[in-house]
Amino acid sequence: MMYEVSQRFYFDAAHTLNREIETAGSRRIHGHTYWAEVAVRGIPEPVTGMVVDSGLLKARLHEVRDRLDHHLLDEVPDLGPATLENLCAFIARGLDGFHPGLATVKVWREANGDSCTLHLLPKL
Ligand SMILES: Nc1nc2c(c(=O)[nH]1)N=C([C@H](O)[C@H](O)COP(=O)(O)OP(=O)(O)OP(=O)(O)O)CN2
Ligand SMILES: [Zn+2]
Repeated sequence: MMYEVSQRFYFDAAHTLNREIETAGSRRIHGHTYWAEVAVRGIPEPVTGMVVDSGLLKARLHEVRDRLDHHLLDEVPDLGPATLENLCAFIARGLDGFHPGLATVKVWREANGDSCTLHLLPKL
């Protein structure tokens, strides 16, 4: 049987964005609370009973979170334009080599309902 183990975290950050609509407001520095969730897929290892120890995942995500939380995202190296899409990719890169079953990285904003999911493995 296939399982997905996931871990969720949030961060508060500021950004600007160049858009075709709502141009002025988006170009002004403004802040959001972002949520992110990472899922690792696999079959539990028989001895531990775990796909992956969620404590290990939490520790790696803590490092990634530190690079985003209370930062001006425009200045974060290797992020690019601070969109949900690029945040997904940034978090995925931060987990490089962590686990072959890294399946999805989702970033969303609860306040306005926007969300984006990066699929690193085929959907189940
Ligand atoms: N495909 C994407 N589209 C947009 C993204 C994105 O990351 N990917 N991001 C934005 C901006 O973050 C924009 O700030 C969102 O603006 P808006 O929907 O107007 O929401 P508010 O800032 O008004 O929401 P508050 O929660 O009130 O701050 C746009 N598009
Ligand atoms: Zn914004």
